[in-house]
Amino acid sequence: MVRFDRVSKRYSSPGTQGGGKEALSSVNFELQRGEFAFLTGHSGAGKSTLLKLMMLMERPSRGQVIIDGQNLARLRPSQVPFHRRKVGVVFQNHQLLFDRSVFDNVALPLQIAGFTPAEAGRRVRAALDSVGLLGMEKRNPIELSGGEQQRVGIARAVVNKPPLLLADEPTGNLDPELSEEIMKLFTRFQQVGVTVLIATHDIALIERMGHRRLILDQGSMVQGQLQEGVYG
Ligand SMILES: Nc1ncnc2c1ncn2[C@@H]1O[C@H](COP(=O)(O)OP(=O)(O)OP(=O)(O)O)[C@@H](O)[C@H]1O
Repeated sequence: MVRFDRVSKRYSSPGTQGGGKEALSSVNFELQRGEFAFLTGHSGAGKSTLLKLMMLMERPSRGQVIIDGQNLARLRPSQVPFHRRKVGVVFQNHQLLFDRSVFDNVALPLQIAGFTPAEAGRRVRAALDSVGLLGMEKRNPIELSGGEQQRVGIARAVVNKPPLLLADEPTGNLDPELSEEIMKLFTRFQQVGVTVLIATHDIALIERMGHRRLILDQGSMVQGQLQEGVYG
């Protein structure tokens, strides 16, 4: 489902010829369809950069990112929105709009994709149901607890039924009990075939969950890396 083939990323910073140091250095890994993996590493190791390359929020300096058989470097601009619909994204601060209802927050990606109101309504209710928030459509996210807000963020990420779900520190602001609940939700999506990749610092949680672990250290993948030459 996901393949990184010798991917490096160097951000261009003003004043430094050729840019600063590499945020990612020759990263090679694969995630099979339906796999669940954690991505860890120290602050600044390159976790967010790796996720951003999959969402096309950044482009690699070298190497190739292939998602669902598609080399992202070869996507035409008109195909980019279609790619983004395949990748659900959950952020730590969930980025909800507090001047809109729960329904409107979850419906946002569907409006962008041009669904009819009836189909959008059906999908929003299904997404809210999948995170245990059916019946909360009319509430404002500000009235909800931190855990519930994060569930709204997850409902929004899955409303397009993406085959790939990425999360960047999704439990960063939650206590251990709520974190575990959120992780169980991710597991349920995996059980229906979604590929899940979660960047987190929460080592205790990772150890309890026991999924595959990819580890970045200063931009290099020190666990989970496929060896050079595997791709021929
Ligand atoms: N837009 C940017 N411009 C320049 N440098 C950047 C940019 N984004 C990230 N970096 C640098 O790239 C490196 C990797 O950053 P990244 O945010 O991917 O790490 P991270 O592992 O997600 O860290 P954290 O756990 O703190 O979120 C860091 O050295 C960071 O300073």
